[in-house]
Amino acid sequence: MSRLEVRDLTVGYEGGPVLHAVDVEVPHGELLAIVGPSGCGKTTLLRTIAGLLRAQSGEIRIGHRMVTTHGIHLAPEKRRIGWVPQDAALFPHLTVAENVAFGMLAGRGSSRAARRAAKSDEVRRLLDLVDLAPLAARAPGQLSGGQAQRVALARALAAGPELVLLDEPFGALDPMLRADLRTAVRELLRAEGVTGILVTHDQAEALSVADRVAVMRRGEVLQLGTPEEVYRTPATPWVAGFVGDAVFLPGVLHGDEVATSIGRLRAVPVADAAGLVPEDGADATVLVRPEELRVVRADAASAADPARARAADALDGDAEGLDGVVTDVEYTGHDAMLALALADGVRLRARVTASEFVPRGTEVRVSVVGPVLAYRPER
Ligand SMILES: Nc1ncnc2c1ncn2[C@@H]1O[C@H](COP(=O)(O)OP(=O)(O)OP(=O)(O)O)[C@@H](O)[C@H]1O
Repeated sequence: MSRLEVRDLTVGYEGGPVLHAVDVEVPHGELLAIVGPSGCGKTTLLRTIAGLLRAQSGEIRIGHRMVTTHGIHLAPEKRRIGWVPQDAALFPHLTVAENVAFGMLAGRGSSRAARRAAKSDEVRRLLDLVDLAPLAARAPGQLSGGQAQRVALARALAAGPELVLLDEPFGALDPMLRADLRTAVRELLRAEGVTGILVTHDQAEALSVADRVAVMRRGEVLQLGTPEEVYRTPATPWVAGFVGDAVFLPGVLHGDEVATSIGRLRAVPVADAAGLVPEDGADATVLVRPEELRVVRADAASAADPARARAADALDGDAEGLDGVVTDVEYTGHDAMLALALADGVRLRARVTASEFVPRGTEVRVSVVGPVLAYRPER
């Protein structure tokens, strides 16, 4: 079993600590995506797990082996870790098959040994796995970016690692290729039963490909959860805004409701991990995702029997809403993002499906569907 456990890890450079008491756990066979703004410490964490950097304190355990702890620092080549860098970093003087074979030799490699091992069944199996068997004899310089990344992945898997670390492996690829390759990576790691960590700048990619997502900021992990958890119940408003489109409305909490300019909304408590549970009667920051806003034409809203509309609202728990106007439309085919200016001056964005589409300039009524998360405002 190749579970990864990082406990209380503090790492720094000469300028001071960069990671502060980081805890991360990745169960066997899962893929964890790490996201966070530039400079938050993602690569530092990856390099420390790989043994390329020494920790100041804390522990790293891979499977049953403690690889980093007080007084112990297992060398990188003994950690059974595969590394896929952003730029593939293939050996230019070796063929595709020889590059994969080099990975299989795990630190005991030479070009001659790689040339011999390139003919092995295992190399052929790995090339089949990444769909590159026909290109086995090519030089790295004759590959596309996506093909080179596939070779790098096969090379990383070749030594039978317990853990594969992927540092922005799709960064240089165009969006279509990115989507294909990340699906391939996900399937390959699953097929091989290898645990993985993927650093990415693309939040949507992290949510779509990973089993769990760790959101980092300034050397700390603010939240680690399933994609659904970090998207639907973000630990802080900052996490909410980082992992997806978010609208924040000021409000005041009254029991299980929060009063906002859009009406009284049903509030669900946030997890207390970040200490941001709002107090009753106090100011709150309300998170609304663009797809949780309902936008109907003002004429359609007023044409409906007001009493019936109120009864329906009471039934499904929606707020009464606020008038506004559509100031802009970003049409994406399957849905559209509407920029809205509300009567009270608040500006927000709502995602609507094709059937709810309304053009720019339309007067609308905007309400919130379902309950919302309310946070104590961050200072
Ligand atoms: N070799 C180094 N010496 C000193 N400081 C460093 C070194 N490498 C990184 N840092 C600093 O450590 C912090 C974290 O860097 P790191 O590369 O881990 O961030 P990151 O989240 O991977 O960033 P990016 O998304 O831009 O790649 C940054 O402030 C960076 O300037």
